Amino acid sequence: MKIKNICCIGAGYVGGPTMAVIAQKCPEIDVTVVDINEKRIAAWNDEDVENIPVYEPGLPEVVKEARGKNLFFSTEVDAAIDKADMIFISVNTPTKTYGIGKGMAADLKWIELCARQIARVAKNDKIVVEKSTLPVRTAAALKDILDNTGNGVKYQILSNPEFLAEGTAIQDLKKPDRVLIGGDVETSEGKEAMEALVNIYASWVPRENILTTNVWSSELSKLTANAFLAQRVSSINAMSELCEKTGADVNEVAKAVGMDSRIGAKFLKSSVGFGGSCFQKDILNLVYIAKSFGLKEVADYWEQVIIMNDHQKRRFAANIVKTLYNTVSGKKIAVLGWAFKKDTNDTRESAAIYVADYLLNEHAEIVVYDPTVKEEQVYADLDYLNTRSSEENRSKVTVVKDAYVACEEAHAVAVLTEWDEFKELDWQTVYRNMLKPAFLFDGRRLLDRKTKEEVGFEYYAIGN
Ligand SMILES: NC(=O)c1ccc[n+]([C@@H]2O[C@H](COP(=O)([O-])OP(=O)(O)OC[C@H]3O[C@@H](n4cnc5c(N)ncnc54)[C@H](O)[C@@H]3O)[C@@H](O)[C@H]2O)c1
Ligand SMILES: O=c1ccn([C@@H]2O[C@H](COP(=O)(O)OP(=O)(O)O[C@H]3O[C@H](CO)[C@@H](O)[C@H](O)[C@H]3O)[C@@H](O)[C@H]2O)c(=O)[nH]1
Repeated sequence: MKIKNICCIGAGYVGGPTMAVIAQKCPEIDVTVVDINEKRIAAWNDEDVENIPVYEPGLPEVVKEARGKNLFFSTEVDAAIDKADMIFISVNTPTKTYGIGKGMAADLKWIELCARQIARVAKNDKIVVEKSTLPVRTAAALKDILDNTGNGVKYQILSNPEFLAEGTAIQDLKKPDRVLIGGDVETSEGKEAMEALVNIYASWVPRENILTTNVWSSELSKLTANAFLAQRVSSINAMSELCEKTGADVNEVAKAVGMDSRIGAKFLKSSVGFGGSCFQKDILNLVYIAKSFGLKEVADYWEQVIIMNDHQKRRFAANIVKTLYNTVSGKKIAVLGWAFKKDTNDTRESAAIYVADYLLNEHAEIVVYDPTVKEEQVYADLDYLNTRSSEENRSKVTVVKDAYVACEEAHAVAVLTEWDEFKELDWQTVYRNMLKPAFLFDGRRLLDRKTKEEVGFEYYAIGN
């Protein structure tokens, strides 16, 4: 089966970059990315590719090459579904904020809406691909909706979880460690659908890196991969606290441990805590699934990864208060970095939000600088926590466009995102313009202790 038309529902951090790369690598396929968010679609269609809504190195170039040729962004969801042979569902699956499973389970409202819309619109057979991260066995629910509310149309459901990391999405998509495709391995129609998707990726990914499994293994592998990755960060962060008490240095420990080829060097960078839209949400979902099967020990085991991460964010903030003579009330704290990691404008679950919130509870005044995050996003993130009124957040937090301005007259600077440009700052100038003693808290182990102390800073770093 040769796929000619692809539709992707959801033009977010996954749908946009993923489809842009498929369109670039498969010029014979028309790819239409649709979304109900008109503003987002307008931004994807902005004449100036630098204004697309997702900040991701290398993405503007890919969009520029394919957009208008075989890559289209549109709000006309029905039309795109109707035309497509293959439909990717790439909508958000956040943690539920209400009802059963509140604060743990994935909210599948948007997934179900997509399924019902496909069922309503489709007139010919479709392959439906789960691109969103979903609880294991969601494909069964999708199939149920599609088969029972449709009009005789036959559907094949595939699971094709996405493993890209933000900030390196284009590189990850162009050279993935593996592509995972789960499908109905028992039937010839199922195998044919899987082969159709394998063929798309095979345009640029070596066949041996394309893995096919049954649907449930594929769905569960995505949650497992994120749980393992996040667990490594929480493991090294747990050690960072012990390092601070014992005189060991967490960077040295990570290096020594990571050189064991059985352990490996990646994902052992101690930090103020992991953020991002995926790790916490997916682990909570895993914990919820385990609990729903009565697997208490399994649930408790994974929940500890989140408990450790929350502790890391809190203890970083608490250390700022303690070091500043047990009060930050009325003191100006400069926050350098708001994104959850460098090279993205995504702030979802960023550690910076929680550190700032903690300091605001202690009546600090916060000045934020981040090279890609917009002022309104900073306020939206703080408002979302509902800790205080929106007016209060606006009166206590200032967002500026220059790191030096952020640090002027500050009692302390906290580096919360590992943006390269923070390494290059003229720290002497920063120091000169701060109140003394000038405190510098490095939540990313980005800076060099020796040179910062020579400048005059009181320097505190995670795990050292
Ligand atoms: N962000 C990542 O790095 C990443 C990586 C791998 C997997 N994932 C998973 O991919 C999924 C999408 O994540 P994201 O970060 O792209 O989310 P996102 O919030 O950036 O984008 C989702 C988009 O879907 C749209 N949408 C929701 N319901 C819709 C509907 N019924 N019709 C049309 N559009 C609709 C929203 O308007 C939004 O623009 C999630 O399940 C996530 O867990 C994310
Ligand atoms: O050694 C490390 C590595 C990461 N982090 C932090 O962990 C968070 C997540 O980072 P990363 O995994 O690089 O970015 P994400 O975009 O969240 O990507 C993760 O989540 C995606 C969504 O599911 C998956 O597709 C990716 O494979 C998975 O890496 C960030 O706050 C990082 O700063 C650390 O603190 N130390």
